[in-house]
Amino acid sequence: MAPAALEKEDKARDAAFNKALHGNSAKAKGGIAAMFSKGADAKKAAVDEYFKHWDNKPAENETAEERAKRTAEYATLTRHYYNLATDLYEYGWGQSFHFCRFSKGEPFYQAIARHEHYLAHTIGIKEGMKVLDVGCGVGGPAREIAKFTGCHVTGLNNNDYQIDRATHYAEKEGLANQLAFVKGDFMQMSFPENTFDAVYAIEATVHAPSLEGIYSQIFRVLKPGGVFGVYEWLMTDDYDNNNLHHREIRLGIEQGDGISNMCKVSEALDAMRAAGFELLRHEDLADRPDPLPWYWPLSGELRYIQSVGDIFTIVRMTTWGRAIAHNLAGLLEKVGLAPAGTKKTADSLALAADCLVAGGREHLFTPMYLMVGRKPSA
Ligand SMILES: CC(C)=CCC[C@@H](C)[C@H]1CC[C@H]2C3=C(CC[C@]12C)[C@@]1(C)CC[C@H](O)C[C@@H]1CC3
Repeated sequence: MAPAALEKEDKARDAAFNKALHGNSAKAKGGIAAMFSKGADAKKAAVDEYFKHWDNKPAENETAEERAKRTAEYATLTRHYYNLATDLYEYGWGQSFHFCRFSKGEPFYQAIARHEHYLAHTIGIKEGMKVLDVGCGVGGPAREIAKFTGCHVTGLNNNDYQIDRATHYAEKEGLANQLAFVKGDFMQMSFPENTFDAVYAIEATVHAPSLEGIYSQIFRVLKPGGVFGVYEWLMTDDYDNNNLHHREIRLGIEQGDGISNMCKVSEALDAMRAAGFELLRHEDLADRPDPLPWYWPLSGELRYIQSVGDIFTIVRMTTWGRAIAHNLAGLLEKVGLAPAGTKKTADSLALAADCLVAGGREHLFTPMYLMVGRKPSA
């Protein structure tokens, strides 16, 4: 399988940076263990590179030029974001980097897996199919979907560390024959056209500089008659960019989640059609009348905890669980046990968490706008 088109020098540069920053931590047991074994200089470079896009750029002064500049640099912005955030994600959330719907009595990780099964079922993934996962993170969803359906999944990602971790987990779980993880920029995929039977993307294409651009790439590599399904991060049509409060929420989500420019629902639907897809279905799953909202783990509402086993998982995500962990990280950073920038990154994630909750509560943002499109047969 040909990896996506990245220049040779870019690949070598990224690999060298990955080695300098992460060393062998891709094989560490968990996010915490991995967090403490980073190269200090490379970590500082990643922090500087990422936060230069956001520091001292408040929402009230935001300009279209600034958004355009961030968008033009989406590839390095996203790569450095995940260099900084991956270990924290694993520590706080697990290996499937997405939200989900929750039902009564359903444990956290079961709900996460159900969200993945739902997408696989909706787009008709079957045993033996060749499937592409666009922006596969550390491979949590790909492993689950491979086990659930018996298909083969190729995971595409532009972050070397996440690829190393995804490969490590696949081997550990004995799934290496059903999974392949390849490095590449999803805006310039070099898979031949008509390669995959189905394509899915779970909360990943929001990192693209243009939804039409990324959906067009997906359209090209999908076989005629093949189906693409996506859970998209979008601002709802209630979002008003001239409203400062709305803008602060959007900017907080973008900064804390490595996103250069988030779109509205109407723009995403136009992008699917412009890419050539026959739109089979679209729905904001956050609007379903579920008993628990999708953002509850970050909101600190412990009354929503559904199983004893979840207490330990959820406590880390609450406002005070985050405050304890992030202040401890700050302390360890001061005494030189944690690399510089650990607290700054954690605090930026905490800002994202607050803005995600506010965006969900105020119906300004959704992380689960489901769109299903078919590539016409001829
Ligand atoms: C960035 C995109 C497109 C998807 C990732 C969605 C979620 C998995 C993350 C969004 C905000 C993240 C936070 C955490 C885990 C992963 C997210 C929920 C933490 C709970 C990790 C532990 C930290 O101490 C606090 C974080 C808050 C935000």
